Amino acid sequence: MSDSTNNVQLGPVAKRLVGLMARYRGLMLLSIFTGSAASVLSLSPYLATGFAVFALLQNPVSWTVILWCGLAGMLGVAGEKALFGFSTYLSHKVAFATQRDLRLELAEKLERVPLGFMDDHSKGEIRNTMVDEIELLEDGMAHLVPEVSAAIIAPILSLLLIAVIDWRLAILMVLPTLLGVLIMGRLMKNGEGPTRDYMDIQARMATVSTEMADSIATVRAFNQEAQAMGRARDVFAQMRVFSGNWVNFAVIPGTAAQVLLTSHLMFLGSVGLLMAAAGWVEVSIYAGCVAVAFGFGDLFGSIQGISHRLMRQHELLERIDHLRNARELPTQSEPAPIADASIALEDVSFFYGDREVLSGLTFEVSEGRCLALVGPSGGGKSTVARLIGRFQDVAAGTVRIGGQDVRDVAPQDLHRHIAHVFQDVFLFHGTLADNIRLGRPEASDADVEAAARAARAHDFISTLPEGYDTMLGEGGLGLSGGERQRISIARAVLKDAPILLLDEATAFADPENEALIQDAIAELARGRTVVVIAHRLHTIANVDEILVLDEGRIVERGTHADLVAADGPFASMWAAYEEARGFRHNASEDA
Ligand SMILES: Nc1ncnc2c1ncn2[C@@H]1O[C@H](COP(=O)(O)OP(=O)(O)OP(=O)(O)O)[C@@H](O)[C@H]1O
Repeated sequence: MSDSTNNVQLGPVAKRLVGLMARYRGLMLLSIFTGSAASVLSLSPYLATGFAVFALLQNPVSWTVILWCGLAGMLGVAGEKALFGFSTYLSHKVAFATQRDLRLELAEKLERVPLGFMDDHSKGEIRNTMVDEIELLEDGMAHLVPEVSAAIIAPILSLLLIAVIDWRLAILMVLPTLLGVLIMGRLMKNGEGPTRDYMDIQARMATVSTEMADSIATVRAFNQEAQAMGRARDVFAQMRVFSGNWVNFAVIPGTAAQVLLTSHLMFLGSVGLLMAAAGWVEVSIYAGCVAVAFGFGDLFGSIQGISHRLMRQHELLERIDHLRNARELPTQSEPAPIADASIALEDVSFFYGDREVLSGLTFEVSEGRCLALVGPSGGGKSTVARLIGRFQDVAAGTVRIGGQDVRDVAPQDLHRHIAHVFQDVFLFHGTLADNIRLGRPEASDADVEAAARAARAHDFISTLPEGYDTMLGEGGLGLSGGERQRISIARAVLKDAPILLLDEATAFADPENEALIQDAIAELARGRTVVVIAHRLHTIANVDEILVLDEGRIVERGTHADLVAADGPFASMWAAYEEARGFRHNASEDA
């Protein structure tokens, strides 16, 4: 176990677990109550035996009392099992409800963190937290309450009972446990040095072994086998000496402590018997107490088990908290309304880590106008789109939508105003209709079909045997790149937002698909404010303005005709693009 886990304060971990379940306080209290009652009842066979033995040793023997003791013992066991089962049932209910709450909370959290958070954390990591780690939390939440009650209440109660009957017998009973704890405590206190030595020697053994394996050819070539073996022999010998000392230092006392911790009858049985023989304690009292002492069980073992559980829970909670406490994009308590569909960036800068990827960017797109962003790969085009949609916040400057700083607008309002058509189209597991409905969840079937028609997707959907009911995503049907793009356009059509952010696909679809996609986009863009990240320069011949971005700065701006005439960076891009297009065209004709 790591040092950090050794230093874990278990009290706060238990408190955190209980805190997570606080919403279900009523059920939890009932679970604690029934768990504790079960623990008390678990003593009933020992108590019943104790009383029965006591009664047996009286003169005259009361068989009625003995019969009642038997019956009480049996009923007690049955009651204990039933109550323990009920307590576990309740604690599981609480645990499952808390798991659902946590998963929902994390899902909502993911909607509020900046996209940069997703860049820094793998999807696997987030999946692990939301699925596996929250699942494992059940062990702590569902088992902690019943098991802590069972582990602690019964032993303490049996000790108290014996102490009330005869305190000397109680001391005899706990003496081995106290000695065991003392030895364990000393072992743990003095064990730090030897544990460090053990790790050192292990590390040296690993180094020597790896070196031997890696350098075998060199060692042989230089006839150095004897020297290499000498080093290995030394460190293996150190390990042997250490292990011998370790047996004396830790294994023998550790075993003794383990034996003592489970031997609460050791002194009570032997010394107690001598006391009874000497007449210092009544035989019937002694016999009754021995029977009750069985209820003490393995208190220390149970506490150790619970500690291990809590340590594991601590690690899980740390990872879950990392996601729960992730920084969110700040929002205003009184958000401002968005007045129109204009976009404006004023002196905007943005960094990924220490690297400035946008620097002093200023431009405006009035309502209903279309702006194209072009430029070399890595120039910052996608980052601009991310900032407009407030997937990230600017480092300096302002992004305005409808005249309002996006940081002052309610996130839902912002999302309502903007539709995205990304290159990477995510299809989730569900029907094709549901996938389109992502644009407007309440849309009717007729609306979905109309959107698919506008996105030029209806025809290919109609050829599928199950049409709009075809299952997509994991385990379902996969779609081609062009078809995915059209689903994404259909989502945007359905959303009917006044602003459209469009990241044109870099991969060339086949000519037929490309023509369909262009038609669909042209129809979608009509009447909206559009920012398009363009890779195919012929598609932006008619936009209102083109910005050429290079290394996060605007290096040129103007209409297509202006820029071609200016003979600057865009004109060079255009010439190269035309040449590549001509080449592709010829190649497809030759084929
Ligand atoms: N999540 C990220 N973490 C760190 N750096 C990033 C991240 N995303 C992008 N970058 C860097 O920021 C710069 C701008 O990237 P951006 O994706 O905005 O450029 P782009 O012009 O859209 O490129 P492309 O045309 O290739 O998509 C690039 O240098 C890129 O490597």
